[in-house]
Amino acid sequence: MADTRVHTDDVEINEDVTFDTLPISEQTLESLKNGGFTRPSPIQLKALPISLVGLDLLVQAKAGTGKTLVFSITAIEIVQNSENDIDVTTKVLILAPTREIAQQITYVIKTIKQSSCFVHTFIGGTSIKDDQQHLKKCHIVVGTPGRIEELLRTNILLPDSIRLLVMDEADALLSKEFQDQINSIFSYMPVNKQVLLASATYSEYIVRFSERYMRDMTYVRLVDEKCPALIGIKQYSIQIQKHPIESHLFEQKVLLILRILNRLKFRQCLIFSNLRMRSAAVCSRLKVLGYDTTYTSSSLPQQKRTKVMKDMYKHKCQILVTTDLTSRGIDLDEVDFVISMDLPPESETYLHRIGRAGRYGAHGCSLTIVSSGEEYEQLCTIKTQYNLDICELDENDGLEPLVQTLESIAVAQ
Ligand SMILES: Nc1ncnc2c1ncn2[C@@H]1O[C@H](COP(=O)(O)OP(=O)(O)OP(=O)(O)O)[C@@H](O)[C@H]1O
Repeated sequence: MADTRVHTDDVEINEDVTFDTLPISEQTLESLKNGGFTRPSPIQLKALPISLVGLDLLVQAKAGTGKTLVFSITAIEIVQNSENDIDVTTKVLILAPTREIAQQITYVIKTIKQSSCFVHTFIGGTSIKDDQQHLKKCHIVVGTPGRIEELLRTNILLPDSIRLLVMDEADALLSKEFQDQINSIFSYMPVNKQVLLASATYSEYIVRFSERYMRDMTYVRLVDEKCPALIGIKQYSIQIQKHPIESHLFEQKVLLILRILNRLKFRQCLIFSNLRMRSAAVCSRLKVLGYDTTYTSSSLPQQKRTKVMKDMYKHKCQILVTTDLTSRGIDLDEVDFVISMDLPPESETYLHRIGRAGRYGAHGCSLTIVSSGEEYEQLCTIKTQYNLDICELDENDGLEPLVQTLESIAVAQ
């Protein structure tokens, strides 16, 4: 279906090119067209000619600008070019830091793959026996580090035929949290393989560190130092009075959110909190007041996590209260408002959080609620670090700009 929405310059290209001008097979071009993809985004135009010839690549571009298609098209083309193989063996391994992102990548690949190409998600909280069955016929394996490492260690996933290893949200996968699992996974990989890293953010340390894993890495980094946040997102913050009792401060933030939601019109909204208990509590409060709200976190059973995301993708639910589990990678095209109830522990997560609104160059709005003192200063540091334009609002009588921004977004879409 053709996308008639207006997109910002973050995803517009000046060149008069379509995917046809790239070295992509006829079948994949047809599938892209059927999926509504005709013109490549800037990162796709720059990265695909390099990834499709098999070079190791580090891809960096703002959130929601189409990095997933870069490695998905590359993966499908690799499978396509080896179609003469009699056995269906795994050709591509794609790693993601969360189960939700892994499931989403599989969904994207399914929308543009041929029927002869097999892809499946391998994540914790699901049956290993089922994995064993799926791996008998799976060209593209998408999974989270824990489960993939286990499948390699137990010889259920055979790595010898893997030709491409993708790390989506690579800076998260290369962080300390996953280091042991990633090192182990690399130790199983064949020497001759292509490696592709994708993320909106990389610290210079991670870039240097990643060179360990790659041969003569090529960099495609579309980063605008002057404006690393999406052009289409209008950012706001509200400072409230600090209070020595944490629960009191939390209650003040909740009351403010209730007041704000009552005044605003939005299509879908994500509310982030660093703590699961707080996300769950906010969800309950909103539900009681009649808001169409759901909640997810890594402590929920997998089936429930999958259902929550499905409800959001299908627009069955308007508000998702969540932790940073969904601050990266998640592509909910109706989200036009993101609220942060606190600042994330890592400053780059701020960019990922606000990037959930305004997918593929759409317009959106973010609001960060901070307490005076340390938390406010932390926001100032992030603002300076990324050269961000965050407009400060007064909690009592300053909500009008926020109301107007969301109204103008609704009119424009
Ligand atoms: N060439 C294109 N034409 C139209 N829409 C596109 C194109 N490429 C990607 N999209 C759409 O843009 C949205 C965002 O894409 P994607 O999730 O790949 O972004 P990303 O760069 O990986 O974001 P993040 O950094 O948040 O993970 C998706 O809904 C996708 O369908």
